[in-house]
Amino acid sequence: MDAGEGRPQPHLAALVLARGGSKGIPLKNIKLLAGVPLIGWVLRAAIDAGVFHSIWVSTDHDEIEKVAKQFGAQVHRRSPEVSQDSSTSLEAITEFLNHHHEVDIVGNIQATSPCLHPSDLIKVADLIQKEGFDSVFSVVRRHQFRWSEVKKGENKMTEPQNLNPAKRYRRQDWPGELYENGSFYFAKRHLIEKGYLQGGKMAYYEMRAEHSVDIDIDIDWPIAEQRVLSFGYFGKEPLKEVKLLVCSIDGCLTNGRIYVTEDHKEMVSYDYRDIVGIDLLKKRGIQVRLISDRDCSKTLSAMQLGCVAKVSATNKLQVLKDWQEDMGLSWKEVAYLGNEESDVECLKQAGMSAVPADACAAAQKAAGYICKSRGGCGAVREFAEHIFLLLEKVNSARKQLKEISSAEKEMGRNENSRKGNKELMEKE
Ligand SMILES: CC(=O)N[C@H]1[C@H]([C@H](O)[C@H](O)CO)O[C@](OP(=O)(O)OC[C@H]2O[C@@H](n3ccc(N)nc3=O)[C@H](O)[C@@H]2O)(C(=O)O)C[C@@H]1O
Repeated sequence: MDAGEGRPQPHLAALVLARGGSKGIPLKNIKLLAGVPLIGWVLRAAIDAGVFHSIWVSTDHDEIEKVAKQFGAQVHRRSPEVSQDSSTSLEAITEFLNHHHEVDIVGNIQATSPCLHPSDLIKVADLIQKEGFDSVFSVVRRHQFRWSEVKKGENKMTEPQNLNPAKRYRRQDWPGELYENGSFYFAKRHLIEKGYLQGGKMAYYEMRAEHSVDIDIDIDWPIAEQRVLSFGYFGKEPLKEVKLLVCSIDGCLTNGRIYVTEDHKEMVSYDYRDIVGIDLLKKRGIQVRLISDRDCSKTLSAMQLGCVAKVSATNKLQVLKDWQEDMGLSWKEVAYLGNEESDVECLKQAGMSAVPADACAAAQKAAGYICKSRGGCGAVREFAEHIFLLLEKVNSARKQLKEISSAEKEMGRNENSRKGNKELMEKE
């Protein structure tokens, strides 16, 4: 990137701190929030903002490293000294800067605020790169009355801090106050090296209240989940509505093991949770079809799943294409769960795709979502839940669009009636 007149722009790096240890929720930084690992929400926003020269996750944990890379981030393996419960963000950021001399500005984005949008980051990058601020951090407006604390045994009375009890403001008569909300802290290298994240020529960036979510304690988690479903950033891809899920049998619905009896009969095992998942999908109007490159028709009929199935499929992609065309679906409406090399093309083609945790590497690379569950151990159920979350998002986005367009219509009406009144007044 160029700052004009041939000057290279200072290197702006996004840095998400994600240690493995956590006081409350175990491995919180990659725990699935509405089907997406926590760090995934902010990494997606950072990548799509398109303003960073590099995007990093600083971690001390292998699993977090894996997830960070899946989301397209680079990984800084940090030392144990800055990974303790007592380590501050500033210590971890300073260590990162000591290893990355090319970086001039760090945008520390906290994964604990998952409702961040690329548009916020674009505006902050402008403040720091074009308007010359040394540090910018996020705040949110709150309308909260504060009272002084009285410690046990103190012979004092509580005092109002930001209100007059004789004349209490109504929300609409009071602009409220700005609170640091912990979503991000951008700062130039020279400040950080002096031991500050906030200082020099400082600015705050006010976030919309609905985007301001802070997962601090365990009970914040379900609230944050609801919030991202309604207001989170779901990526550049348009939202999809799934109508068909195709699931590979061996290794997805089963764990891939086949037991053979002396009289040449086959036995496989499956998890009842997956059957519940299939039923739930059907109840929501999503067809479930099964596919296998092996002839497992006898086993399938014994399982009595009531799903259309294609066995001995030598070309799975062709079968998928035939089903998609027969049902008159677009690719966006097709979801695919597979685990093997033979599933890779289907995973790439389907609008939504997933693999069980123990799928082969090529399938993992091709899939959009990697289940925590293994094949035959709840992966179908987990993918079903993931699809339901997405459908909720589609519905809530539709609702938001409806609300926006009716608000716009209303504004248009008011504008027209104002114009009408003006014309009338001018005529009079
Ligand atoms: C920049 C900064 O000072 N951040 C601190 C924030 C900030 O003050 C609040 O969010 C403001 O509302 O508070 C803390 O916030 P918390 O502990 O939740 O950390 C926020 C995110 O950063 C990761 N982190 C933090 C410190 C560190 N050395 N390594 C890390 O990987 C966490 O895993 C988590 O994803 C706090 O509550 O103690 C500790 C954080 O260090």
